[in-house]
Amino acid sequence: MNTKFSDSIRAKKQAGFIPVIPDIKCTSPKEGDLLRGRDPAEVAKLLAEAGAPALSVVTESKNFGGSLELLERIATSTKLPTLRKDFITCVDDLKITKDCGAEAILLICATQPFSSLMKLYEEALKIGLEPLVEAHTKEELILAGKIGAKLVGINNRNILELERDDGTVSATELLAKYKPDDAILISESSIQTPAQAQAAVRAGADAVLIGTAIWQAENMRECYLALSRGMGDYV
Ligand SMILES: O=P(O)(O)OC[C@@H](O)[C@@H](O)c1c[nH]c2ccccc12
Repeated sequence: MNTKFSDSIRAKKQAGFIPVIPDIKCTSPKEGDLLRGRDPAEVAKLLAEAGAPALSVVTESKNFGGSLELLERIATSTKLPTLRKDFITCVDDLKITKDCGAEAILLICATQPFSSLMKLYEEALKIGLEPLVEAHTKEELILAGKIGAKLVGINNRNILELERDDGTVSATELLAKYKPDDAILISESSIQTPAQAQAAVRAGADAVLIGTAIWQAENMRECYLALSRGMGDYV
């Protein structure tokens, strides 16, 4: 069995790096095609070799160009714990996710009522998936605490606008203090530079989740290394 998603993040942090979770995302609703002819599973491999502690794979197809096949291909071809990122609202999706080989699943506060979120959270744990609870407001972070979330994401952008808005890491800076006490905090979206990754960590994030900046970099490996060292001026 793979290492737990959260343990892998902790280990990377303890080793002195910023745990950067690459977002394997084929299309961005804001930026368009991110692959530019590349095989996303090959990119996942390259980033795993660059030291990624875990991978996130967007499986939503209509707006983000993902698929379950892609998740399965990545989860089974790397040894890294893999997070499924999608708009999950029903319990059946959890088992499908587990069967693809994922270790963790994104649950978004903004997309459903508390009762449904709570049910998904409990069912995910039952079948051995670590839930990452995503929030974008103070209220949602408080909700994440009520659920008992141990892995919490602050999305710097608004997922209900399909991330077409211009988020910045200042969302994490404003909201980090509301995260549940003992939760691992991941700052997600809109992080483009090592300085921004470092700002998220300074604000209280234990890890950052970055897609677009890595996909758009001239040299993905160098970009990844600079982000995880929190230094250099690689953009
Ligand atoms: O490409 P960015 O700005 O680095 O963002 C990555 C990730 O946070 C974003 O893709 C995301 C965050 N939450 C989501 C939920 C569904 C789909 C995608 C997402």
